Amino acid sequence: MLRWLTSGESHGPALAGILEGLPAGVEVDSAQIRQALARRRLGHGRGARMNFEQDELEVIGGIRHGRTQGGPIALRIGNSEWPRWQEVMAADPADADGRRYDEPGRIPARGRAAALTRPRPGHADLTGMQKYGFPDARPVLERASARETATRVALGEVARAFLAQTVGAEVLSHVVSIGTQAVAEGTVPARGQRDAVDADPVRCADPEASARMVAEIDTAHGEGDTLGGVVEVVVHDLPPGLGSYVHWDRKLDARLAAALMGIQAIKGVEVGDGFETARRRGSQAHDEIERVDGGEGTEGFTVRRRTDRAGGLEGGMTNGEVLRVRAAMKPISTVPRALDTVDTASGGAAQAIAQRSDVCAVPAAGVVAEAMVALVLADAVVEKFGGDNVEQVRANVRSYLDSLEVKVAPTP
Ligand SMILES: Cc1cc2nc3c(=O)[nH]c(=O)nc-3n(C[C@H](O)[C@H](O)[C@H](O)COP(=O)(O)O)c2cc1C
Ligand SMILES: C=C(O[C@@H]1CC(C(=O)O)=C[C@@H](OP(=O)(O)O)[C@H]1O)C(=O)O
Repeated sequence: MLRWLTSGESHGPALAGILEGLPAGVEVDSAQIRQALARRRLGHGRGARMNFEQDELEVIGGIRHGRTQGGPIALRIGNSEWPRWQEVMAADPADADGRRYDEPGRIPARGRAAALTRPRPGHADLTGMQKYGFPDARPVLERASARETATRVALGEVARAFLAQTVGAEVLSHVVSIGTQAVAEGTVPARGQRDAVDADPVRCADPEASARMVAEIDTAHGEGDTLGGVVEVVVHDLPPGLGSYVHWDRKLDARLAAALMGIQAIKGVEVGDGFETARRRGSQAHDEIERVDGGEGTEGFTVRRRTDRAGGLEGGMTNGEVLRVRAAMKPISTVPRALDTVDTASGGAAQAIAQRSDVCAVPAAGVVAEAMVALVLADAVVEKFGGDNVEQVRANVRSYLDSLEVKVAPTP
């Protein structure tokens, strides 16, 4: 079983992540993980913080000379802005002179150390304050913040390397819609198109739609507003049979949905054609199966599905087709044209906190979604094929695929 955990606050000294359960011998190094972290900063519409802050990656366990060792992998992602935040986010109660940070007169009325008492509708602020009994939204937003997703992307990069080196799968993502603008129906990037998608300003595979998305972001920005959208994760070359149809909690579609819903601001998940399929008749909804090897008889033959409406998942298992899962992101809740709220300190009507924010983080959410999908798929590969090193996993994958009487050729 693969387990992973993240720790750290948005403006703390660093984020930390641990990934446990991967076999030894996965080739991955810091440069590759740094590149993954840089991809998460991509996208027209992100806020100022993406420009001045650096992700300072340090691998502190589990990888030696560019290969995983079988033990837990531990990463630290230092926050280059820490010197400006160390008073506000200090772990210890007092400074070097023994003065307490919360002593009367020390908490300023303004600035970054001031108590945040104007909770943002749509963010975790108000309910987090109620739940933990905080008089200040600071500790809530520090941990609810999507800054934490940097750790997921770093851990997800190790999972991606494992998938590539064992089953040969490639995980990529693209933006399907931002606000009211969407790609042409049927847009699905082919294997090898990840860099081309990343080169687009909104990580969109349809250049014409991309231009409309950029324009919509600029308009929303000019009007002090924010936008959401939909991303799709596409995985090429997965073997059939990952996941399970026998237990609800081992179904791969359920695990992918939970992982995607666990990303900040994701409010809907769709598998394959999902909601569109619900509007179709059965005769138009499923992926018909045909034999492709031209032979006859029952001895070892190959089939394929004529379409991939199911997004590569049937019965909670991969079916050997291209896997497609979508995630819908709500608009950013720190709306510059601030929303109405109540000041929890005074009880009076107020405008919600709105100092700075992303206008649209949908392209970045796609990179985070890739990481979550990679982690879930790596877990499913470990579960099905076992093995303590990459060579053993590969041998198990080969022997399973060789044993299949009916082989699957992916949809062309
Ligand atoms: C990549 C990414 C960047 C985000 N940037 C912001 C932001 O700048 N401002 C903001 O208010 N919310 C941002 N969010 C969303 C909030 O973190 C999220 O809405 C909040 O934690 C409440 O959780 P919920 O939306 O899942 O209910 C971002 C989310 C992601 C995935
Ligand atoms: C820092 C990141 O994203 C942050 C996620 C976020 C939120 O509320 O989720 C709010 C913003 O932070 P701040 O309020 O400090 O400007 C984003 O910049 C990051 O993705 O690395």
